[in-house]
Amino acid sequence: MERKVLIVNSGSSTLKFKLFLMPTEEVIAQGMVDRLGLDQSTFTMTYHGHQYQSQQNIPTHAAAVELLVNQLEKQQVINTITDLSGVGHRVVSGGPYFQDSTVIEATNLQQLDKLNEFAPLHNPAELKGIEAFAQMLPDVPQVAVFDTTFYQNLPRVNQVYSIPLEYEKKYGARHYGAHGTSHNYVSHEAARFLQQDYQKLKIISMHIGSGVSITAIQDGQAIDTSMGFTPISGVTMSSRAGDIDISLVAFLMEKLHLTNIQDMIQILNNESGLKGLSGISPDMRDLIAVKDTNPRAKLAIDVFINRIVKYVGSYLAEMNGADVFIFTAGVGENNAAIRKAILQNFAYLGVHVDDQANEQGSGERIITTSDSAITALMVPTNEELVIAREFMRLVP
Ligand SMILES: Nc1ncnc2c1ncn2[C@@H]1O[C@H](COP(=O)(O)OP(=O)(O)O)[C@@H](O)[C@H]1O
Ligand SMILES: CC(=O)OP(=O)(O)O
Ligand SMILES: [Mg+2]
Repeated sequence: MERKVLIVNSGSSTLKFKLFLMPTEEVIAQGMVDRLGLDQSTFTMTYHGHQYQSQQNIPTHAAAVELLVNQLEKQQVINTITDLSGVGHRVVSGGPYFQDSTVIEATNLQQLDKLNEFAPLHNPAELKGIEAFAQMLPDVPQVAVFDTTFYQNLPRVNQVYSIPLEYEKKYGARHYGAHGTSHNYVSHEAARFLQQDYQKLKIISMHIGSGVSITAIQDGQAIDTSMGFTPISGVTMSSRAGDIDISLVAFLMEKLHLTNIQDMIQILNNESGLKGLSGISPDMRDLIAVKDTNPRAKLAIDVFINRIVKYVGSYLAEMNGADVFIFTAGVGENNAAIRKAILQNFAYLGVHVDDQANEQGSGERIITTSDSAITALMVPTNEELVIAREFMRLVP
């Protein structure tokens, strides 16, 4: 029986969606709300060869979900919301409670509700989306697919922080990672594209969007990743600080007269990264537009690239080399100059960019020369497809 399954992927600056006809995996409609929470948010949807676009302020993920449902009905992609046979949700953190994707029921909704601290920019919005659909479609199955699932089997040394070990068992204080659904998809896709055995490849996957994370994959397993207990850690992101000296937290709280630690975390999550460094915008496109005349925009981009290079370097050390580099997500898929700036740092290892393929090619492709010591690819991510497949596995 054919089923219409809607997949909702809430990112920190976007809400992406795909409406699939399953099991054929035909995409009936797809689109996104871009610049969510910024001025001039856009809603774009392509369906049956048409494109619909509108521009308005879309301040929250809840407003984005409402707009999505309204437009699916209004543009007659579906007759009514009850045409849907299921909804699949991306949820960033499963924390200590969810090791694998799950059908959402009242009991696990309660557990999901306890995970906001594990991904403060994502889980609360994703939960709102789940609740909105549960209200609209109380009898339709909903599934949650967690970014953290891909990291369940990190080597023990990379699961723990160097803090009293008992905090892990007592409080779930450990390394969870994020973007796992994306890294899982693009790494398998790269192995398929290269006709290589996934189990035998050493892969460094760079998901460079609003959130940015680097993942090392060896023997068919994620072995390390730059996001940590929450998606705040690792490299510089749109509005997240990435790794910092934690003594700065106490120091700055005193200087800023903050008494509530959540206010400091808010600064590190929402006011830092590209936004904080540039003083202009968290959106990479806005910075690229002014980088030649604005030194702060240039500094922000230079730091952004530098932190990615450092993580890639550490994973090269950890795996004793790599066979494949992957670029994906908003910046990784769309910006050849940033890909090149990253890759040039590995020229000493024999990595050579193929400028023509990098700059002019389209879609999934190799962007290094045939004699490059490491093969770099651009692979468009497709978290929604993974989630749709997980829906079918859990609700056959
Ligand atoms: N052509 C482009 N050049 C540079 N950056 C881009 C381009 N297109 C999109 N981006 C950036 O990608 C980021 C959004 O990434 P994306 O993966 O779509 O979002 P999210 O992290 O919300 O899932 C934004 O910072 C945006 O500026
Ligand atoms: C975890 C994360 O940062 O996700 P996104 O890049 O989609 O905001
Ligand atoms: Mg994303």
